[in-house]
Amino acid sequence: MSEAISEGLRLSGIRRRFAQGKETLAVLNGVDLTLRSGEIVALVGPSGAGKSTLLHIAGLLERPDEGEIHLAGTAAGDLSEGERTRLRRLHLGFVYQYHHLLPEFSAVENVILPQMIAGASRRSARARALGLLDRVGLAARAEHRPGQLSGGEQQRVAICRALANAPKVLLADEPTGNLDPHTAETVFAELLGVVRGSGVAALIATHNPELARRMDRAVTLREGVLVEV
Ligand SMILES: Nc1ncnc2c1ncn2[C@@H]1O[C@H](COP(=O)(O)OP(=O)(O)OP(=O)(O)O)[C@@H](O)[C@H]1O
Repeated sequence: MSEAISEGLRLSGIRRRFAQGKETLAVLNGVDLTLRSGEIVALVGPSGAGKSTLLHIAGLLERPDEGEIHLAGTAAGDLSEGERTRLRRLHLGFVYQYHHLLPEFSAVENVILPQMIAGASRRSARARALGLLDRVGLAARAEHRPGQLSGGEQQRVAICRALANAPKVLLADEPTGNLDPHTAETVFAELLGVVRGSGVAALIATHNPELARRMDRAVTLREGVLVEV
C-alpha cells in the first residue's frame, strides 16, 4: 500500500499566530502530526492551548500562516477555496460539542443530506443513513426530529452525519463535552465503536483523561508544539 493511501492526514510545520493587542500570540509553533488510516488519536491539553485552532486548520476551515496539510495524500496548501471545500466534503467528517443538526429535518434526513450534496442517490443515501443510525442504536428514532431527541441521541445523529460520506478523517472537538457524565460515557463508547468499525482516522480533542486513555495514543500541545503523552 502506498504512503498516500495508508495516510489519512499529515500536518507538517504548522504555524499560526494571532494578534492580541500589541502582542503576537504564537498558538501553533511548528506542529507535525501524521494520522494513519484507522488510527484514533486524542488531542488533550488545557483550555487555550490551541486545540480548536489546530482542528480548524486540519479541517481546512482556516489556513495556517506556515506549514502544509496533506489530506488523503493531497496537499491542500495551494488549492483554491473551492477545491478545499471539495476535498473537505470528500474526505473529512466533523463532530462538534453541539450537534448543529438541522431542526426541521428528521434524524435520517440529517444523515442523508450530506450524501446527496456529495452526489449520492436518495435511495442509497437513505440505506447508508439507516445503517449508521442502527449502529448507534437509533434505528427506532430515525424519523424523529432533533427536538424530539435527547442530547445524547442528538449527538449520536451528529456522529452518523459526520461519517455519512465515509470520510478518510474524522475531526472531533469535545464531542461529548456538552453531555452529562453518564451519557457522555455511553455516547463516547459508541463513537469509538463506530469509528473503529469504519477504519476512519480520527483526531479527537477532549479535556477528559479517561476518554483520552481509550484512544490509540494521545498528543498534547506544549508551547505550540505537539508532544506525545
Ligand atoms: N481568531 C482568533 N483571534 C485571536 N486569538 C485567537 C483566535 N482564535 C483563537 N485565539 C486564541 O488562541 C488561543 C488558542 O485558542 P483555541 O480555541 O485554539 O484553544 P483550545 O485549546 O481549543 O481551548 P478550549 O479547550 O478552551 O476550547 C487562545 O488564547 C485564543 O484566545
